Amino acid sequence: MTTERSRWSDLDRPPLNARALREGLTRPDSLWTHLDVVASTGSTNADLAEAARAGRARAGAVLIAEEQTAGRGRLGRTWSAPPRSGLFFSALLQPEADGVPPARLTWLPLLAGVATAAALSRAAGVDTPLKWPNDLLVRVDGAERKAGGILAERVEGGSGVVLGIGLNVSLTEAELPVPQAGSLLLARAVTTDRDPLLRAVLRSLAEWYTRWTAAGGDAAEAGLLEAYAAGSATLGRPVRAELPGGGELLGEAVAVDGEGRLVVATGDGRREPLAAADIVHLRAT
Ligand SMILES: O=C(O)CCCC[C@@H]1SC[C@@H]2NC(=O)N[C@@H]21
Repeated sequence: MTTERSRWSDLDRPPLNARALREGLTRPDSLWTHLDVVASTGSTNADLAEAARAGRARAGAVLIAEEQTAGRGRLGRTWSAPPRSGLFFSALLQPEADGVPPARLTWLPLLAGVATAAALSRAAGVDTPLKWPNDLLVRVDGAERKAGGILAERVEGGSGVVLGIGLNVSLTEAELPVPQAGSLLLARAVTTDRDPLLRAVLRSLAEWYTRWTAAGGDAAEAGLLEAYAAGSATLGRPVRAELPGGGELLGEAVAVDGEGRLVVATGDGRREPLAAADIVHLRAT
């Protein structure tokens, strides 16, 4: 009998080159201070948060896994993908220590989306429109599918934020966790070589993070608001939001505010800001 795992292993994907990544990315003047690649773990977000709490990781640490067995997604969901088929990593950041007020921290996952999309456009030649708040989409045969997700979690005890990014790189149609998922391969990326892709994403993330913190977390001043709007798959579209207390809201997504909330204009003239806990579905235009 062919198990899922043996079917996955048959693809024989190459490992990341941890040494070259470390040499290329971690320098004294770089945001990234430390980089580790592990073969397999439960969740890089969980591991890095634990290391931060225990004082074993400091700001700028990056943890990458070739495989996650208990990858975490937003709203208690899971993130799963075959070993070496994508980029699964977490970075420890301290935006508050870097001058960002707590109310603006909600921009961090949006920033990660903008940075990742810019890197993928350059390095993979693929457009990844951003579905608010944390999804990177790709177009496969004209349909929008999720190829990436972002999960920012505060570390208990004030040791910062763990920013986790999961990106489906070389998954084939048969390997997708759900039919609505996609991958860079399926979106006809010019490369699925994960080393240059990871380098590009981490460099772009460092650039955007530095710009944002230098502006005190002001997304408009950092140019982030404009970049987000330009890359958004949500703004200007009809949406249906599932509200945390039950019920739903129908309207058009018209803006993202200074706290990273999606502003929805309803048919009766209200403008409702939605927090990241609300689930938003894009509706057909
Ligand atoms: O789409 C989502 O809901 C967010 C998915 C985030 C997945 C990444 S993979 C690396 C990091 N470690 C985790 O356990 N989750 C994030």
